[in-house]
Amino acid sequence: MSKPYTAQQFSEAVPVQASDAAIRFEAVSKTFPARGGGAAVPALADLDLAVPAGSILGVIGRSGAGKSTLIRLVNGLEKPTGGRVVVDGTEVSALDEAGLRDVRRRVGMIFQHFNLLSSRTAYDNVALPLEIGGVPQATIQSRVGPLLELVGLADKRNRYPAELSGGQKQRVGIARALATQPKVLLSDEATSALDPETTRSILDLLSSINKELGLTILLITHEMSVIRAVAKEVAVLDGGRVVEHGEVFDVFTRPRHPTTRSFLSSETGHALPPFLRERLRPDASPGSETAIRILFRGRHATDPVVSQLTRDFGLDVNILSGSVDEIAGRPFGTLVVGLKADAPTIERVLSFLTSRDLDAEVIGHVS
Ligand SMILES: Nc1ncnc2c1ncn2[C@@H]1O[C@H](COP(=O)(O)OP(=O)(O)OP(=O)(O)O)[C@@H](O)[C@H]1O
Repeated sequence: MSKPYTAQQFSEAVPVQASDAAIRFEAVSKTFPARGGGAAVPALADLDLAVPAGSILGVIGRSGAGKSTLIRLVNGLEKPTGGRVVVDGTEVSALDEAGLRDVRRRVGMIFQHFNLLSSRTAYDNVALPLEIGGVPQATIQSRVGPLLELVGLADKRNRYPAELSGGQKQRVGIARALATQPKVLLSDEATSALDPETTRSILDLLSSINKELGLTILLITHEMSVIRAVAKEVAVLDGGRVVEHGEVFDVFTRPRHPTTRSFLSSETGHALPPFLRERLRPDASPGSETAIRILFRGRHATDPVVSQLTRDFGLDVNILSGSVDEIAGRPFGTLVVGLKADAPTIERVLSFLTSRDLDAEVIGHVS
C-alpha cells in the first residue's frame, strides 16, 4: 500500500522560498494581431501582478477580460507582446521550446472540462505526464498511488473517466496536475462545470493542497463565491487591466471599483433585499426616513451601534435590513437603518459612526 503524499516529499523536489513571488507579471501586455481585416485585439495592457509563493490568488473578470490569456502566459502557451512573466525565478516569456518544457513541469494546470483521456483509467491519466517526461515506471508507481490517495480516489484507480462523476474527474485532473511535482498550480474555471456541493469539495481540496504542500495556486473564475471560499488575495481584471487587488476580506468589505462592486452585488450584504430596493427613493419626502447603510468589519462586527444611536441621539432606529456574515474567517455585518431626523442630525450620526471606524453612507429615503 502506497503512503500518502507528504509536504516533505513535495518540497524535496521543489524547494519553496516563502518570501518570493512565485509568479510575477511585470508591465505585461498582450495584443492579438488583426485577422481578416479586423482590428488588433488588446487582451492585456501594462499589467503588474505578483502571486506570493505558497498563496492562493484568485483572478476574477467578466468574459473577455483577459483571464485565460493571463493564465496561458504563465505556462508559455502565449507570449507577451510587452513586459515579462517570471515564474519561480525563470522569465518564461524569454524561453525557447526546451526551456518551456522544463517550466511546464513546474507548473500544473486544471481545466473547466477536466481534459482527461477517455481511453485511459484514472491511474493512467495521472501517470501520463510522467510517461511523457520519460520518468521510470518504478517512480511513476511510487508517485501515482499516493496522489490518488491525496485526492480521495484510491479506490477508483482502475475506473475510466466515463465511470466517474464530474467532481471525481476533477480530482483526477488535480492529481495529474500534481504528478510532475509542480511549484505552481493554475486553475482555469476548474469548478465552473460542477454543482455547488461538488464545487465546495474541490475548493476544499485545493485549500488543503495549498496548505499541506505549500503549492502556489493562481485561480481564474467569474464567480466571487469561488474567490471567497478559497483565495487569500483577489485581483479584479477588467478590459485587460487589474482594476483592484488586495486581501479577500478588504476587497469584499470595501470594494472600490464599480466592476468589483457589481461582482459583489449578489455576495455579502452589498445587495439590498428587493422589498427595500423598491421602497428606496433618492429624495426625502414629508415623513420619510433617511436610510443609512452601516458596514461592520472585523472587530467592530458586533458593536452595539443601534442602542448607542438610540441613547446618544435620542432617535428611534428602524432596522430595514441586516446580515452578519464571515469572509476569509473574519466577521462582516451589514445593517440598513431608517432614521427620522433632520439633515444636521444625520450628519452627526454619520460622523459618530465613522469615528467608531464603521463605514456608513446614506443610500436614500424610505416613506
Ligand atoms: N488567440 C486569439 N486571437 C485573437 N484574439 C484573442 C485570442 N485569444 C483571446 N483573444 C481575445 O482577447 C480578449 C481576452 O480573451 P480571454 O480569453 O483572455 O478572456 P477571458 O477573460 O478568459 O474570457 P472568458 O471568461 O470568456 O474565457 C478577448 O477579446 C478575446 O476575444
